[in-house]
Amino acid sequence: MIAKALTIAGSDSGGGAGIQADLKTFQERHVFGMSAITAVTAQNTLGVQGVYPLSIEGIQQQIDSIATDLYPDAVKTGMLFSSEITKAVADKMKHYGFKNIVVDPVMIAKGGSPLLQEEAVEQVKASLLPIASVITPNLPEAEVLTGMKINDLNDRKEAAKVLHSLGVASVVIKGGHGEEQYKIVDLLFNGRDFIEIDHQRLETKHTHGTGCTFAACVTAELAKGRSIEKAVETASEFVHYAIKHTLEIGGGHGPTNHWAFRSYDQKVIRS
Ligand SMILES: Nc1ncnc2c1ncn2[C@@H]1O[C@H](COP(=O)(O)OP(=O)(O)O)[C@@H](O)[C@H]1O
Ligand SMILES: Cc1ncc(COP(=O)(O)O)c(N)n1
Repeated sequence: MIAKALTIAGSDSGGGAGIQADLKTFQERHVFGMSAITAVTAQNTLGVQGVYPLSIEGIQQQIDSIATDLYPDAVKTGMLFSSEITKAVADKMKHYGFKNIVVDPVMIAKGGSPLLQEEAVEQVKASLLPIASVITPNLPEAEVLTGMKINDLNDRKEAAKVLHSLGVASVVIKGGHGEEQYKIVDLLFNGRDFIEIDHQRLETKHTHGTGCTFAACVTAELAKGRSIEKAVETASEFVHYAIKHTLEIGGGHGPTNHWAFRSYDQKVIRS
């Protein structure tokens, strides 16, 4: 059985984030990847030079085309840009009964450009979280979604519980933006237990697309039937190696290396 994953997200012309990062990650995890593009961004490692949202009809039609022929085993949402797009995507996912929905609540690109209009945040909470299997906010995104200030691990646990109360089955609070000097903690709350996944903090600015890659790997693992715990553990490892073996391209925040996990004969999860 070929596992199939769908990403509903923005296009990053620079290839490091968005549907480009997602499709590369799906492929690396032996999952057939498909994409419904929500917006086109003119973007590179220096920042976002332009954002061009697609029409609602165009987004809906892409999802129709996929759902009626290549029904996905898991779906990831990334950049959704506006409240209208968020609502249209959520309605289509409900209509088709998509399962294993991973919501990466993309708000701001690494260079600081907004990828989600402020008034869309409430729409994400109202229409996406109740149908999501997992949400994967970074620390700033978790603060915006919960209205909390997150300073320490206890705050992260509280924020995870608040997000869970909004209807999402599992919550991953990613730790890249944390203050810890030497390690990074990705925190998973599965509705019952907290699982902390620690990694060494790597000294690098080349972290463009890390969040997209993380959520895409979770999506690919869920598409193959892995548990949420196993999927998050694999994703955390996958991104760690993708950053560790950086490609050193571009003049700004460089992209991650999506083939690192496969190429460096990892001692960890391999399938
Ligand atoms: N400097 C770093 N060293 C090691 N891992 C990192 C680093 N920055 C981010 N990560 C990892 O990349 C993933 C994305 O984390 P984060 O940066 O918090 O999200 P986002 O990319 O959405 O802002 C997480 O698994 C996190 O542990
Ligand atoms: C089209 C698109 N989607 C998402 C991101 C977030 O990227 P990052 O993972 O670096 O925050 C991006 N920069 N561009």
